[in-house]
Amino acid sequence: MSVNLGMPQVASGARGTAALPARPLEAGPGLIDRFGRSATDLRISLTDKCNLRCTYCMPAEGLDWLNKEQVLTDTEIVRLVDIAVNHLGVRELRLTGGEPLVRAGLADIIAGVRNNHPDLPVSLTTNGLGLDKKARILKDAGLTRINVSMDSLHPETFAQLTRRPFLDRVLKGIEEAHRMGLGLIKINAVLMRGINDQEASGLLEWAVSHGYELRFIEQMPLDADHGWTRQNMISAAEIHALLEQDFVLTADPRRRDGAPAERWEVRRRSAPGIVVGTVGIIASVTEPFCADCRRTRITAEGKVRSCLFSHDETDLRDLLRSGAGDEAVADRWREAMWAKPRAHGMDHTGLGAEDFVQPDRTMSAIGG
Ligand SMILES: Nc1nc2c(ncn2[C@@H]2O[C@H](COP(=O)(O)OP(=O)(O)OP(=O)(O)O)[C@@H](O)[C@H]2O)c(=O)[nH]1
Ligand SMILES: C[S@@+](CC[C@H](N)C(=O)[O-])C[C@H]1O[C@@H](n2cnc3c(N)ncnc32)[C@H](O)[C@@H]1O
Ligand code: SF4
Ligand code: SF4
Repeated sequence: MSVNLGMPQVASGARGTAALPARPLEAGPGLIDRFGRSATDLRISLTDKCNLRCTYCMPAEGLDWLNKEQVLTDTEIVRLVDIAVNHLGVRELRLTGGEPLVRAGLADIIAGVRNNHPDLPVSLTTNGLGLDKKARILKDAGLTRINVSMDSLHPETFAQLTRRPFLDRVLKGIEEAHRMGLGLIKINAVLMRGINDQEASGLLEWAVSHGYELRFIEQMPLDADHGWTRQNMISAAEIHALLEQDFVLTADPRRRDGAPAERWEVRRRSAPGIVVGTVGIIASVTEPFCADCRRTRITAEGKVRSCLFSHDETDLRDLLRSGAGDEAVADRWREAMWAKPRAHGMDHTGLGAEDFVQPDRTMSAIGG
């Protein structure tokens, strides 16, 4: 591409989108932004509702849920995926939330997408509640793989973190998804100081012995209670040190390809000759990966968010409902992504920097 998609020649405030130049035609049909990144990975939130109340994500009392009319219908979601794949170069779909398993039409959405796009990787990020009953139907509908969030193997700690006593149900869900062959199952865990940080090794031992890929996530400032501090967050370096007590980690030679997780091969200290699995560390705070970001997000009510930390959103739902054609919807989506901030919703990285402003929405309402 000949257009200069390097630094924008405009004043750019801390939020990074002031006085944007128009998107040049030479940018082509894809979801290109001002910094030359191309979003090929679509994440759609199916609902803002959830049956857990993880302390780093939701307030104890829940949120003011969207009403049914505000949320995209199954048909609208399937159409948006079509537009993304056919017009905008999207190559992967992630369904998330809130908790996507609470959406009644989940299997129909997956089947609708699969019918139109037989080869599109379609994955789900879920808390696993109810997965024991739904794994088969989701697999049959065409789901490719699944990530399950689970921060502790101790029932009391799990209940403290999620404010619900449902660990056994989550474990059942993971087992069933595994039995159904829902791809390589990845387990997401956020470590919280003084709560589950001493479980790092135990979680990894459990994951490698079951054949799951565990990823530790640095906590980000996206909680409803605004309780995040940089000092209190467990960093990737700390996670490494905790794991190195029992395991030897060596860099995974596979290409990262824009993935948030940096992967490591795992060997037990007691048998250092044998690779027993892989662990990922998602260091959004201390080792940001924004320069290679390939994501575009749609919220449950149909707004494009170009960055997890964006302060601007672009509505597609009303355009869809006004009878607009696919190309008009695609055009609005392209414009929204052209304005994508460089990093962390700003013109520089820095979760916890003085000029960082936490988005109004929580992680659950954005679609994590
Ligand atoms: N900074 C940042 N973090 C993200 C973004 N997307 C996801 N994350 C973090 O990465 C975690 C894991 O996301 P998942 O939905 O499990 O999937 P993934 O790691 O992106 O993708 P796969 O490895 O392909 O399954 C989330 O819980 C977030 O904490 C993003 O766009 N920006
Ligand atoms: C918002 S949830 C939505 C999907 C599903 N409910 C789940 O928990 O997997 C997606 C992911 O975001 C992560 N998450 C939520 N709040 C976070 C935060 N403040 N920092 C880092 N990750 C967070 C969760 O651990 C989960 O893996
Ligand atoms: S992280 Fe997922 S499961 Fe936990 S409260 Fe947020 S949306 Fe619900
Ligand atoms: S913070 Fe924004 S730019 Fe950085 S990786 Fe996440 S979505 Fe992409």
